[in-house]
Amino acid sequence: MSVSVLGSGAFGTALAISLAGKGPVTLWARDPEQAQMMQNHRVNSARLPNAPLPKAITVTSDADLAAESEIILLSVPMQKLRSALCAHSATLRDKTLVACCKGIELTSGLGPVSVIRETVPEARAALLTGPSFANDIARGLPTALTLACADDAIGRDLQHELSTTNLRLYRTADTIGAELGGALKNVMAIGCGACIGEGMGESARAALMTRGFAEMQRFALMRGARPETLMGLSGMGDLVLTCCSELSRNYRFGLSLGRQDAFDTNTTVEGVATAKALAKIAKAEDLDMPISTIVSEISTGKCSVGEAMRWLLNRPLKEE
Ligand SMILES: NC(=O)C1=CN([C@@H]2O[C@H](COP(=O)(O)OP(=O)(O)OC[C@H]3O[C@@H](n4cnc5c(N)ncnc54)[C@H](O)[C@@H]3O)[C@@H](O)[C@H]2O)C=CC1
Ligand SMILES: O=C(CO)COP(=O)(O)O
Repeated sequence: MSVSVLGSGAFGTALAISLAGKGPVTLWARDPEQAQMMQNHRVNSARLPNAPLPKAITVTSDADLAAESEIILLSVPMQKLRSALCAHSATLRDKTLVACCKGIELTSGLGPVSVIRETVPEARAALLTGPSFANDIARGLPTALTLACADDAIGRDLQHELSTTNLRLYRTADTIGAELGGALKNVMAIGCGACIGEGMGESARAALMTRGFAEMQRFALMRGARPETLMGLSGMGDLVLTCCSELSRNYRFGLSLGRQDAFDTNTTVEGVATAKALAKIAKAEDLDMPISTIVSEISTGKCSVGEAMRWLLNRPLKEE
């Protein structure tokens, strides 16, 4: 089956590079000038400068050309997914759409699969998520990801079509668990970065990761996820990677908050909007989501990292 990638950021470009080992891939960039530069110079100098584009990749800004493929990977930031889909909904209607973004939409509280279902209901919706840095994938390093699709037959086809020599895909039908694991781990990574940046130490980070995971499970199970999905690549796997590596933008953003350093506002940090969405849902539904709520506060400058950590430590003692 033919594959296109809609969105030519770091992740979309890395996926295109890996998939190009199996056949032609169309990489769509919305900016015609950027598309032309990438097509001519065979590199995405803005987002993935050290990874040459194989010949099998065609970069284009022509959305109709990209929409000729049967499988379309959607690799835009979560808060841009709806507008990107709406802009091309007519051509995407009979396609298999695989969201590659991690987050919860601020306006609706929905994850990427639900946003696909709302905006292009006729399409087949799936999700690709799990622990993976774009640079690692582009370099051909081994990576295991979760392919989530409610329809088992479509999920099996996608698992085969999108697995490559360095991308090993595991399959699940639990789209809710997979999308929430990927969304919430970014929030916990901001918290862990802030904790390390503030000088609170590794033990405090382990506590935040563990209590953060409890929060991820509580929220996801409440939304109908399966517990085993949270224990897998898209939950625990991605939590570990993102909370412990300075390659993560969410973690680095947290570090900058803790150290009171400047941070480049052009960087995609999905956890900020997701923390806000979670804090809103927690308040409206009276849910106990202390880490997500406090990460929302520190990310938006409403409280300092020191105050946040003191608030977390001074909460009433409870059973694990
Ligand atoms: N970079 C990574 O290592 C990984 C990223 N992801 C996820 O992939 C998603 C995208 O992240 P990155 O590629 O890293 O971000 P990025 O910041 O490198 O690129 C985002 C791209 O989306 C494009 N874009 C924004 N709005 C658009 C719109 N309305 N229509 C079309 N294109 C639009 C931008 O021009 C840019 O090329 C995020 O949800 C992220 O969590 C997932 C796994 C790994
Ligand atoms: O999702 C990722 C790793 O799995 C990438 O993390 P960042 O978006 O924090 O860089």
